[in-house]
Amino acid sequence: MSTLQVKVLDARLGRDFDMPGRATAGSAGIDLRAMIEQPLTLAPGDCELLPTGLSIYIADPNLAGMILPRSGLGHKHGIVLGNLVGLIDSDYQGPLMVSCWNRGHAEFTIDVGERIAQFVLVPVIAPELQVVEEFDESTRGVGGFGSTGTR
Ligand SMILES: O=c1ccn([C@H]2C[C@H](O)[C@@H](COP(=O)(O)OP(=O)(O)OP(=O)(O)O)O2)c(=O)[nH]1
Ligand SMILES: [Mg+2]
Repeated sequence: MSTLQVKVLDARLGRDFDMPGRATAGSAGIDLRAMIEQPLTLAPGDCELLPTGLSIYIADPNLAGMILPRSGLGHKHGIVLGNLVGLIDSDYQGPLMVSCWNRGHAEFTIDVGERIAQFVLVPVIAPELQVVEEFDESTRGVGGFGSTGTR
């Protein structure tokens, strides 16, 4: 079992709301809570940076955190991330924030302590960049953006 250092910045976590955790033993993500002072209504297009009530410190440069939307909020209510995906650096020690964006067509109210996004820890490889004149030939070459067709 790996561990992740966290600082609790909001006393309501663990007292009024469960600490962020996985909804089931097999859940990949740790659900992050909106530790706002009062319910927040996001009109279509609104985007607000919300505190999770935690600071984390991954420390290991071979790991990074990712903040991802919850599928129910994203698909049913249009509540996704203003930065689409949050990437948490291993050396970051500040408050863990969630950029909450209403991409939908109806307003949505986020309750205090609501689970608004999810966090996963992932391995990263941070390579040194090696400048070359030419690449070895590959099948794809410079093809992209639909170069392989649609069917
Ligand atoms: O959804 C997010 C995304 C980022 N962060 C924090 C942790 C991350 O390590 C730091 C920097 O994120 P990023 O590198 O994406 O932002 P930047 O615009 O490149 O800022 P910086 O110049 O500080 O790297 O901001 C969050 O709390 N939530
Ligand atoms: Mg950055």
